[in-house]
Amino acid sequence: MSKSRKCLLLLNVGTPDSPEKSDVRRYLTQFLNDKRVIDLPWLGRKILVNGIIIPFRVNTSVKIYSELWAKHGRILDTLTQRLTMKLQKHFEGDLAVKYAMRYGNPSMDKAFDEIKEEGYDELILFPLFPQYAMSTTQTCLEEAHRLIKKKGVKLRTEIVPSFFNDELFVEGIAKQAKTQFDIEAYDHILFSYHGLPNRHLRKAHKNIGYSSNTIEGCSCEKRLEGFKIGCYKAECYETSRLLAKELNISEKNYTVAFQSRLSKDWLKPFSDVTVTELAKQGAKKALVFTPSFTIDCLETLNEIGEEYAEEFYKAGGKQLDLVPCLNDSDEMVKLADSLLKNVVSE
Ligand SMILES: C=CC1=C(C)c2cc3[nH]c(cc4nc(cc5[nH]c(cc1n2)c(C)c5CCC(=O)O)C(CCC(=O)O)=C4C)c(C)c3C=C
Ligand SMILES: [Fe+2]
Ligand SMILES: [Fe+2]
Repeated sequence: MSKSRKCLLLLNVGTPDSPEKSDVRRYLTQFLNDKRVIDLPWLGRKILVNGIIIPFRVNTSVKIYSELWAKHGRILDTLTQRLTMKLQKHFEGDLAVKYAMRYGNPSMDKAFDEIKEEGYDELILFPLFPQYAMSTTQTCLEEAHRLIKKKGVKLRTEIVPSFFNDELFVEGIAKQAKTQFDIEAYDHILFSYHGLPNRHLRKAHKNIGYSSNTIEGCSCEKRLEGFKIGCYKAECYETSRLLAKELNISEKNYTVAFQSRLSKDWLKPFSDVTVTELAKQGAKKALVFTPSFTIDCLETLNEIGEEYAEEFYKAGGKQLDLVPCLNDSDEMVKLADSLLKNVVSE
């Protein structure tokens, strides 16, 4: 019997084609009109996104993307592509490896045209998000299934699940930090995760069947007993606990916080407020991990590495360092290899 032909498709959020206003506007329009990101009824979403958020947001986004481009170029795409090439080499002869972005280019639409044309028997979808969220993992998978149906692609699909508590994920980040930084030399460690609207958390709680669908008074940051996969907040705190254990960081020496908020009603504590408070409390050297991203991007390099570092210095801090994401490291390849072994048929 001939060997089945397999394709691994890495999925990431995406980034604009350039920092030009028209490209940033097109990217934001696709991103924020996604019902899994701004989860309002159709008309409300159109009015809020296209009439309010984008006109108010676009100039800020152009400014921050221009700063990012000047230093790092189209980094999210470059690094996701490098990881793809490295995985292609690693899996040579067993799998074809591709990547696509949920918003912008290279598009998922084009990737599925290629997948159909090349005629695989099996497709492994790998959303590059350690913790599960409706606005990342879910929307990528739903879009993949929509395109499979729309284009009439005939193959078996497998999904690489979230890996927030995977040993190799935790070890990989820890190694990344230990080889570049002397962890003990820092006054405080911050685990900064991309934020989410509180509304998304309430929805997640309802979907996974928690008795309360509110987040007020919920204890997801402590929840382990009866823990059910699917609450982003609980998964972020669990990643942090595992990292702290792996790196021997005591509870009083680290903080979990959430960045990139678009409104006040997002997950707290906010990372920018936290770095300012840490400096005011006397921390001079802070080390920041960004474990909700596998690939460095605007949100890590610019938002933390530049903006929040500035806030930290203004409040009296002296040094803020950022641990790189796994990106195309050997640790990321090891993690992908192990995650795939659990889902791919022989
Ligand atoms: C863990 C990963 C991410 C979650 C969860 C997430 C949720 C989320 N994001 C927005 C709004 C924006 N995100 C933007 C960029 C962006 N976000 C992530 C990851 C997560 N987002 C990535 C990897 C990137 C790309 C960065 C790049 O280098 O291009 C942006 C655009 C940038 C900006 O203008 O700030 C927006 C807007 C919402 C509303 C949301 C959950 C509802
Ligand atoms: Fe985002
Ligand atoms: Fe929760």
